[in-house]
Amino acid sequence: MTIKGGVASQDFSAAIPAVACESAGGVWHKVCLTLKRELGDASFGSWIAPALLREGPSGDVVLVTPTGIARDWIRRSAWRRISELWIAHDPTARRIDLKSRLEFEASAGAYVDAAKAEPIEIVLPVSTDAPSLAPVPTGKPSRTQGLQERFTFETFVPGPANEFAHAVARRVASWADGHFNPVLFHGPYGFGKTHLLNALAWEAMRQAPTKRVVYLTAERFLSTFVRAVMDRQTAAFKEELRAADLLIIDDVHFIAGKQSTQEELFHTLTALVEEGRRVVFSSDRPPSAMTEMDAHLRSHLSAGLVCGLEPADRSLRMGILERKIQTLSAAHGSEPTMRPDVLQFLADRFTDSVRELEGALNTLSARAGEGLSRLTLDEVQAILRPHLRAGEKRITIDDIQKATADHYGMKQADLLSERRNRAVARPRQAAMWLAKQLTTRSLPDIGRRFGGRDHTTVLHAVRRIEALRLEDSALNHDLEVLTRKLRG
Ligand SMILES: Nc1ncnc2c1ncn2[C@@H]1O[C@H](COP(=O)(O)OP(=O)(O)OP(=O)(O)O)[C@@H](O)[C@H]1O
Repeated sequence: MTIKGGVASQDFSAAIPAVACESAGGVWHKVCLTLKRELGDASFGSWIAPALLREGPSGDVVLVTPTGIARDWIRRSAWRRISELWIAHDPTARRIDLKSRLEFEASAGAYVDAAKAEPIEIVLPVSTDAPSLAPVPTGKPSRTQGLQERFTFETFVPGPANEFAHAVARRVASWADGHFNPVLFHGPYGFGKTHLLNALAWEAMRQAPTKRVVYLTAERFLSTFVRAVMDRQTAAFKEELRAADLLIIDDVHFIAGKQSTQEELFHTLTALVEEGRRVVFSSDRPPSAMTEMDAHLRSHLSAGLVCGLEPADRSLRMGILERKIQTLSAAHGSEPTMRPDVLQFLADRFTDSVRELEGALNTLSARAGEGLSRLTLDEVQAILRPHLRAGEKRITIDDIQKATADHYGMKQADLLSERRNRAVARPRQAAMWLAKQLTTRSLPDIGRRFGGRDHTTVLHAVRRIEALRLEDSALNHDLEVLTRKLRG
């Protein structure tokens, strides 16, 4: 079981007082494990898994169901049990409420930009059932299929940095001739690849509701494949994928170096392309730079169209800010503007990724609510100061790995390796903890940069270090020294 999104990432929304994202996600994780066992896969998958957990400014939590029918089912059949389990697992005794999406949207003004917050996504634990990628037979997929409703072409702001990629994505989504197949979008973290792929999937389904569109992250491809091998269900796995009219795989670089998964993807890709079905990938670098990727697969990834997204330039950052302010103001009923000097400050200061820019805006919105448009530059800087201090030196995960390896007299590669002995594992956990504290990277991002580890591993490391440093003064000292060194 994994928890994705706002949980425990050190994004800016995590700075709102009394919002203990990590802990809310952790509690929900535990509740779901028990519920799934008690309700069974079918009921759990139909009613509980598609619901999202959202967090309010004072730490209250709402379980939001996609429909009123789902809300009523949960209220009737599972709510008492959910409440019991929540109380049993939540040490801070936060209040949990249940709402349908429409109800929630009507009252979401008080929330930490809840409509924009990264959802907490529960991916179910490995089950003994036949593996299923649950391709989209027709129409709209459910949340569990990994698509995010807010990532559409309507909410995607085009600019010089992504214009070509945007045009290509629209063309693929219109099922126009498949001359370039596969299409691979690449670009740095946090500049809209997942957004673009989601938008493409939604639009392709809207334009051709009877076609099968399958969207999945490379991580999910890998885990489903591994499960299929364990369960001797690889034929079913292949069949499901090869029945797709459009297969979309996000973050394909993730499987680099994973031999059997690469082979499987290679066969899937060639089979689909031969049959004239469309395949789309995203990755954090062009195929030529995927040095650990199998050469065959790499060459097939480049065989169609390789299309880069650049980091957003200033005008695009301004455009994105304006669009997001409009959405926020619609939720708050406030003026859809901010002062020009504030906009300029945000666009100039938060350049590392659009995710970071959004995080800063979400923090301001959560603090100011309908007063967002009236915030002065001084007020904005005061609200964002804690993050600015950490961000000023732009500490990267690479910096953290180098400093940690140096401090403990080891190689950076050791931190990324599979080695599990304590002499390596503890510094690795410390480095993950530092990455969480000193960067705005999400847990999956951190995991990816530590040798492609799962974000639950990072979460475990962060919790372990939090607990250990209370009793281990040498470790605590190491962390302080490293923090000072990295902050400069
Ligand atoms: N051009 C854009 N218009 C509107 N929103 C954008 C744009 N580019 C990025 N964003 C927003 O920035 C956030 C990060 O984007 P996204 O998750 O798509 O990045 P990514 O490139 O896939 O990063 P990663 O590789 O880390 O997953 C999202 O909330 C997305 O909506």
